Amino acid sequence: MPTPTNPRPSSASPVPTGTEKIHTDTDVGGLAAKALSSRHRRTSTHLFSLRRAIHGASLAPPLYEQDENLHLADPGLHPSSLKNADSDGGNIVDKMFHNLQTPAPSSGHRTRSGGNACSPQILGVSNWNKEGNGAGYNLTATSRAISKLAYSCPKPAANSTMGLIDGAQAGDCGQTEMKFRKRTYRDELDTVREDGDVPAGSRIMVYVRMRPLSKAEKESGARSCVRVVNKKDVYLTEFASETDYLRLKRLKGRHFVFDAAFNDSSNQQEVYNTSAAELVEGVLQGRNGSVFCYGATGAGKTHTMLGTTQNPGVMVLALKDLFNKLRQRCREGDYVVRLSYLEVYNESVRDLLSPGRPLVLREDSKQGIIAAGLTQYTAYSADEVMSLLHQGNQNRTTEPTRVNETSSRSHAILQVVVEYKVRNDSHYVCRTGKLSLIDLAGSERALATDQRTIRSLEGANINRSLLALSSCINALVEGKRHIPFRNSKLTQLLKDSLGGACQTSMIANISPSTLSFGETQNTLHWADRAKQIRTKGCDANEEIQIPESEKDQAKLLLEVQKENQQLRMQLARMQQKLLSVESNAMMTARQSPAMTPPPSSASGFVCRTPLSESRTAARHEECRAVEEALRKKIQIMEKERETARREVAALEAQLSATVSNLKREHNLELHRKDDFIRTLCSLTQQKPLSAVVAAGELDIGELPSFVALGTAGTAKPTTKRASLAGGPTARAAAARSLSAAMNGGSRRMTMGGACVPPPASCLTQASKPSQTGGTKRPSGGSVPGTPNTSMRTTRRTKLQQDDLMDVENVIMTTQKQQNVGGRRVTKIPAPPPSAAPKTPISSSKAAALKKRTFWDITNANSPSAPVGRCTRSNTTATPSMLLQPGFLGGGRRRILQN
Ligand SMILES: Nc1ncnc2c1ncn2[C@@H]1O[C@H](COP(=O)(O)OP(=O)(O)OP(=O)(O)O)[C@@H](O)[C@H]1O
Repeated sequence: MPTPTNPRPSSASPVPTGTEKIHTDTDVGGLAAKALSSRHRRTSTHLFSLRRAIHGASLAPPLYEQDENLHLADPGLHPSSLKNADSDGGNIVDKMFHNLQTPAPSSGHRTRSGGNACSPQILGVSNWNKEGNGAGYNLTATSRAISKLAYSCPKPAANSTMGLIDGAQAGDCGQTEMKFRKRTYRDELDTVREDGDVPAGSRIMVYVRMRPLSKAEKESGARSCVRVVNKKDVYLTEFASETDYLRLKRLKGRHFVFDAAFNDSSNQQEVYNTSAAELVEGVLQGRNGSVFCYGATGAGKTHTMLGTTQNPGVMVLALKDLFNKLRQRCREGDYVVRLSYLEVYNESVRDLLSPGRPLVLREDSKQGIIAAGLTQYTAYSADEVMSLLHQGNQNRTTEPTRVNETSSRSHAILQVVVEYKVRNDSHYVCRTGKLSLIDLAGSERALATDQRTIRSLEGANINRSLLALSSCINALVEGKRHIPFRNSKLTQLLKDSLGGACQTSMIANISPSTLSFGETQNTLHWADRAKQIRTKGCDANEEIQIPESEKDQAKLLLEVQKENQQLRMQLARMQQKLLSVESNAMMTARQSPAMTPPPSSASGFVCRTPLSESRTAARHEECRAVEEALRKKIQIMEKERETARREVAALEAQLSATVSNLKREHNLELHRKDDFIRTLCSLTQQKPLSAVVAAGELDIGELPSFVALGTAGTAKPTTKRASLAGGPTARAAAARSLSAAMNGGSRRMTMGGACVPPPASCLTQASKPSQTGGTKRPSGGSVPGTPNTSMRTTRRTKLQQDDLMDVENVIMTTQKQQNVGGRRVTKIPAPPPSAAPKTPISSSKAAALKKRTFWDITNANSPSAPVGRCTRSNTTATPSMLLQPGFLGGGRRRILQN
């Protein structure tokens, strides 16, 4: 059987044991000594206050004394609990309780004048003192302090549940009011009244649920010390009996009034209907709601929130109710419920639906505090939600402790976000509401669980977070500007529920067992304090944005204006872009009227915004236009290429025709020249050239063309005149040509097949050149009869004579060559035997010929004859070919040298 935390006297004893012990001198001294040596300063402070209250209460201000006397009644400061505090420092529950009772410095000398100050312990002290069961200085001092307290107690504030007043107000009390005050105080000692002035909608609704005595408690002889009357009133007494109203009346001061109180026979549905059903309705109106359970370990929190399969708790009932209402009000598919479930274990946040790494809490301007990375599951039916809830509970940390077999070692928070669409008049409204269902871990004394184990560490963390919660509640009650929500993960997560725009219900779970008297009392005080917390007015979520100050409002306004301006600019840009795209598209459409519309999706329905659709269409049109233009360009280029190809082919054909014509003409010319040369050769074989010319058998007028043919490669003049008057080079060329021609020619020199009579001018060219050649072909544009005419005529005659001589020389050389033979001699048909003997050439003439020929050859600009050409000339050579520049090459030179 567990050792009772707070050893109480038997029910027969009217005097509380704790109080009795406190007033033993030895006990007080021992406590003080222990406290002074304690590590925990708060406990020391309490004890110091306690000692001062006992030893020198008169020195302290009355109101302060009154407050300190409250600690006398604090079971948390019971010697046994103080011992606990000394041993492990985990007596945070007491600190928390102290926290709730100690007024904040900012509020001045505010103190509690309510029921706690008139606890049975104190009453017991008074009675005990009156009865003379104890004596001594300390006791007298305490008694004096209490009576002083009774007389100085101010009138409670009208709207304060706990009767908080201002110290200054107390100081103003006159003697005339003393009696009234005393009476009032005594009234307050009787009952901690509920102030009905506080509007229920703007404050936290506080409910108390008492569980039945467990089997173990009954077996251990524990009895019920809590009475719930009228479903609102809670009496805390160690020896309460349902019928003992007289005692209940006597034990006033342990009376609390809440929004509702459930006795041990109340069922889950009843609790849900009273505490949470209204919140579920609020969520469906688009508001936020929170329900959380608070209480000592094993007090029945998890039973209330979760329950069992047969007896489901608030969470399950709320979710079922939520889905029922949604189904009644919305069509299928018009709502969605998102669910997240997390726990705060040892100050780390964990996802219960997807266990993994601890989550980090972040503050979002719109959503408030959120756990980053928390999984949100979407559920469409209550069954789905139930399975998720079950899954989450499987992951929740629960461990058996001495007090509770299935003790929750963490704070669990189930958040349900409901989004749904409802028809409002003529249009639909989308509403979003959030319901938070919180099962806190139980506050516990260190001895109640295991010491120095993981459980104690968990307990310390649980208590620390609950202490932070009580600090927040204190700050909220006192209307402080700064609420220390950041002190723990739990308070951060409960920020919305406690201080936000939220409807909140708190269910304080208590155990009726006398063994848990202290915890029950603490819980009741805590709950009583929490009744004063006012939340912000909870409107629908769309209208929730309430800036805290004017400065914030101005800032918000500026931000909104800035954002608005940016959006306008963005809109203008988009419109401009759209216009340009549309104009481009129109231009493209004009250019290519056969343009096909942009392709749509397979279903024929393209889910796009009008802007993006038109932009895409315009781009498509642009691409199409560019493609079309490119295609046209390519076609044009291909056509041009074809035309050019044809032109080239035509030109080629034309050129080849011209070349073939030229070749033909050239051949004809060659034949003609060959004939001429042969004729010349045959004539000169019979008689000298001069004689031939004189006889008119040879038309010397053919010579120029003949020479031109032979000297074409050196670009010599082609006319006869140019040939004759062209200077030594032209003449030498003519001579060479003639020589070559003579080598191959055997026919009579005729033109056109007929024998051409030699012109008289040719004969007279030597004797009278000025009369023939000068008149027939005037040279150089000179005018006859001028002073230079005779000189010119003389020179021309001289030139003609030279030409004639050249021809003769060539003929002779050719003949000689034929006689000598040589490797490269072109075979010319031998002259007939009747050929006339050659005219002998004088030695001077021969020397001149040789010299001139040599001079001619060495000064000729002719390129050297190609080797291949020499070879060819052996087979296909014609006389005219011999006249080709460089044809004779070194051979001719050799001949001449010989
Ligand atoms: N109203 C009730 N009716 C019947 N049994 C109850 C009731 N409340 C609690 N119990 C029982 O009391 C025991 C402890 O309850 P529970 O686990 O809910 O306590 P707790 O406050 O959640 O404890 P802890 O903080 O350690 O988790 C359980 O066995 C539970 O069945």
